[in-house]
Amino acid sequence: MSDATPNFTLVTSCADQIGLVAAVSSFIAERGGCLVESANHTDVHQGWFFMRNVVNADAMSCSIEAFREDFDSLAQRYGMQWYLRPGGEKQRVVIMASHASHCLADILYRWQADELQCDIPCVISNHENLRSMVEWHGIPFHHVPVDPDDKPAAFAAVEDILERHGADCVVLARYMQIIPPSLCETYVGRLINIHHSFLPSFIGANPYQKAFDRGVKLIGATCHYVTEDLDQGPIIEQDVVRVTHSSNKDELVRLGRDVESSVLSRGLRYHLEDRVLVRGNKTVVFNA
Ligand SMILES: Nc1nc2c(c(=O)[nH]1)N[C@@H](CN(C=O)c1ccc(C(=O)N[C@@H](CCC(=O)O)C(=O)O)cc1)CN2
Repeated sequence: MSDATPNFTLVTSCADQIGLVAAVSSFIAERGGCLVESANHTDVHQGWFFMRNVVNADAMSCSIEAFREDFDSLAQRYGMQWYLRPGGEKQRVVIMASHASHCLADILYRWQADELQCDIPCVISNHENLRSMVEWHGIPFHHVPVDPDDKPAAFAAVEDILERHGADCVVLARYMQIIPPSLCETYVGRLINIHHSFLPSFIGANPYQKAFDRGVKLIGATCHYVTEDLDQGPIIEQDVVRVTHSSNKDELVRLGRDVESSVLSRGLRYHLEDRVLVRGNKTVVFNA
């Protein structure tokens, strides 16, 4: 392997059984791979095993292609679901937003600072107000208005843009439209939303009004994969911030912006770094 070969990530999961860690780690060692990161978890209730390895391939005796081919045999022997992501491979992330700018701005800032290792081929919005911020970053901006009386037309246009830009992942950065089932299906496990509440509290629209009316002492945000069932998808990341009786609804909205932005950007980074493994409606997140 060439010295410049960046690390690769190997993610595996399967029904739990004795010897899985030994089997995967010795497979890597026998080919000269060096474990840079290694994490595993067994969900004893579901009897399911999860493992994530970051491997330095500099001293490997075989090519990545040969490694893949051989690992597939091992994976079949253990009934493993797996994928290998070569280092330096940047996912193409399309961001969708509506009127609010804070989550989009935070992602663009962290992307420009190389904190988010991805390409952003374009941004899609159903409003025009974010165009200048997006184009200042040198990113194409697509305005796709949503006519309440003809939503299928809007989402057909969205689907076409996503396809033409080869989107690997789609992020809803406070995109305030319900995504149709077909799009949820096409991008299952790679369509990420930030919901502005600490789910499962206050699902749906206007969570801050609901929180204010309830008199909560904490508000929060939840980054989750999008499914057809509104705000019910597997949770990737969450956080909260304290509020008091003196905070009116607008104060909750203001306090919420920072936690929404940080939770979405952290959740996206975990996804891009292949730290999130999904099983049913739950996730295992091997944090940095
Ligand atoms: N299929 C899914 N779509 C979306 C999800 C999801 O989990 N599954 N998450 C939302 C989340 N969301 C805010 O976080 C949200 C919830 C409800 C609505 C909504 O009722 N929108 C109206 C239109 C409102 C408007 O025009 O301003 C609607 O779509 O009829 C929006 C966002 C994002 N989508």
